[in-house]
Amino acid sequence: MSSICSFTSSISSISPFTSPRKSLNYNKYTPIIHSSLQGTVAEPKASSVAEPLLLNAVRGEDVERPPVWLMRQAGRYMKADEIFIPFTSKSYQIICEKHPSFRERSENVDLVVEISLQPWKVFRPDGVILFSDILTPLSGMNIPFDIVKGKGPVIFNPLRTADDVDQVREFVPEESVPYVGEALTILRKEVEFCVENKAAVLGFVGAPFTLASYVVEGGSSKHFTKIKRLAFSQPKVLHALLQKFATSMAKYIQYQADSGAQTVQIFDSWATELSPVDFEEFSLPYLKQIVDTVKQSHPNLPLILYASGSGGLLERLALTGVDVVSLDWSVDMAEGRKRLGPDVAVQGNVDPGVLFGSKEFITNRINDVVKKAGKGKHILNLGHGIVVGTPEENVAHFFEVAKGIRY
Ligand SMILES: Cc1c2[nH]c(c1CCC(=O)O)Cc1[nH]c(c(CCC(=O)O)c1C)Cc1[nH]c(c(CCC(=O)O)c1C)Cc1[nH]c(c(C)c1CCC(=O)O)C2
Repeated sequence: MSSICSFTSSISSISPFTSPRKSLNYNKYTPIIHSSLQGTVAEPKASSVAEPLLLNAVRGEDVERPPVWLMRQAGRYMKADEIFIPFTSKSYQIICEKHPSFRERSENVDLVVEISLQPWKVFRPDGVILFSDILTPLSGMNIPFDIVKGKGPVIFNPLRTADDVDQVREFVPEESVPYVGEALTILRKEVEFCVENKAAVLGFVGAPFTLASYVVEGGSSKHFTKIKRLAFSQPKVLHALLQKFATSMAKYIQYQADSGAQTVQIFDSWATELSPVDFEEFSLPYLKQIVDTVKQSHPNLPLILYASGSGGLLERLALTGVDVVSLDWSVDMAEGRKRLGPDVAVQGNVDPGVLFGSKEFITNRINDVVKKAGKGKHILNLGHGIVVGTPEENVAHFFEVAKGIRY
């Protein structure tokens, strides 16, 4: 029988998300491995920990199958994980009832750890992504915001002028979001000591243009007219804002890596709203700057880049110097792979809508994408976030098929 690792945080007092704790004593935190044969066993030595499959795959090492995780795997679609593993944590929906504010759920160490681990406990993906949001750094940069249920991100005072941009502070992660570092440290210990599943801990940040789109538009947008007005009439003002985000996000990636993240994904979800020529001016240089800065301090940290609808920009995404490009489903995997070249690893590409199909259809699409991606340098994933309402049993099927693949 296999062993099950379970989260056993020794942090008992939950502080309100508005008053971040200064520091926690991680020596008190002990990951415990439960074995159905032997009961609770001692913590293994860190030196016995092998590299996670996901990192080996990205580095082009010989792997037996592609690693698998899902974009936005934490939260949203999970209703009753008790169905799959009766003794794990409370379901996400129950946590939401008790803590209805997204900011509270995502700025409290215990809740972040609990929610991040939920899908891992149920499906055992090869990656555990931090439960957080790309907008989480904003309040630390003097940009007040909230995430409103049913509406999404809301920026209280959208930035439109040079004076507004002047008020933006550069981000100091250890001061503004200590809960992110603490949660990553705990997640890393939790998954690292689980001998049966060497999952990688994934951190993430928003890319400068995508963050700027929220703070200029005031929230989500359909046509991106406000940021385009700024870009095309006062480019200097937008460049000043993008530069602040670039410096801040480079620091944030370094902080996440130092706290325990083994790979960091950069989300430039809305960069593809820009035409290629404008992408080259308002997104690419800042992405490149982030990658260059992080590669100097953390040369072995794999960086993943995602942009929605990126079919027309693939070659330009590779110019950023990231290790992995995450594809949406606007491009065929075989063509995407060819266009990116052999040095870049690929991720994603499966339409999240496939998970609404029959089990046979899901299996076929997994096999198709794995075949087209070829052996190695491939992370099996969706082309965007898993959609609310996705049948959980189909998610289970996706993981089951994925983990049964052998090259
Ligand atoms: C709804 C929303 C939020 N934040 C945001 C939105 C989208 C609004 C829009 O379309 O303009 C902004 C956002 N947040 C994230 C992205 C990049 C990925 C993407 O394109 O979706 C973007 C564009 C990463 C994320 N945002 C979140 C994660 C969690 C980690 C994971 O992937 O499991 C990530 C990577 C978590 C999040 N973030 C938010 C909620 C309600 C949740 C919880 C569960 C969920 O609905 O996904 C608020």
